[in-house]
Amino acid sequence: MVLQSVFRAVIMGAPGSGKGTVSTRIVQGFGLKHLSSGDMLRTNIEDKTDLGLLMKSCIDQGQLVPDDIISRLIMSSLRDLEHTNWLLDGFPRTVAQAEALDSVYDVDTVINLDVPFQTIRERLTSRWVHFPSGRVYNTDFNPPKKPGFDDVTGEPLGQRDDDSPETVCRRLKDYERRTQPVLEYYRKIPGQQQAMGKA
Ligand SMILES: Nc1nc2c(ncn2[C@@H]2O[C@H](COP(=O)(O)OP(=O)(O)O)[C@@H](O)[C@H]2O)c(=O)[nH]1
Ligand SMILES: Nc1ncnc2c1ncn2[C@@H]1O[C@H](COP(=O)(O)OP(=O)(O)O)[C@@H](O)[C@H]1O
Repeated sequence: MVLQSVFRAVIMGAPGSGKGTVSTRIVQGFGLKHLSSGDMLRTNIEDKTDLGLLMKSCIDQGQLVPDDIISRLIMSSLRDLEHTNWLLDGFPRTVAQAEALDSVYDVDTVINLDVPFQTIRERLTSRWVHFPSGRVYNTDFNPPKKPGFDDVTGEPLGQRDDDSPETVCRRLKDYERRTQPVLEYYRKIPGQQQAMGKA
């Protein structure tokens, strides 16, 4: 019997650095399952689940949701993917979340997208999203074929409540304070593969 090992990766970067865009390309090329914590939370909001209703104002204001809540959500999704190669996008975002992940899974590779904050601010004002699918567009970088409408379904696109300039500012501060230490955490793990990209 041949035992095949499972490949597990994490993609990190500030809000708007391109995690979702790059993940979509990676998973198509390498056959990984893409799990986005932000998409999962937004689906809960859309479906008006207890979790979604509880977390909506926190997310709209650009605050991180509590570690135990997001860790439980992600861990329960990963439990169904025991034999699947996966790429986690948006989790972990704090050292406590990284420790929770680490206590159950060995992460093979951490990809970090390093994008200047001024570039991010510009990108987020022109980000448009197809909410049901999570497909992301940009009026400059990858515009939809028909302005304002999703390429696949033809449905209207929208902008995220948390992409307003004030909220982006808060999210970037939180990123520096709470998420950048996660990069340091991974750098200290022996044997950890890291890919750092300036985008
Ligand atoms: N100019 C430019 N825009 C990009 C690039 N990658 C992503 N974007 C756009 O930047 C915005 C944020 O990207 P997204 O993948 O949603 O970032 P995330 O918040 O890190 O998941 C979207 O509007 C993307 O279309 C890039 O390499 N160059
Ligand atoms: N791992 C996480 N820990 C805490 N909050 C999270 C996490 N992932 C997503 N969120 C919440 O969902 C929001 C949107 O996340 P996401 O779609 O990943 O944003 P972005 O891609 O712009 O960084 C975050 O601002 C935060 O409120």
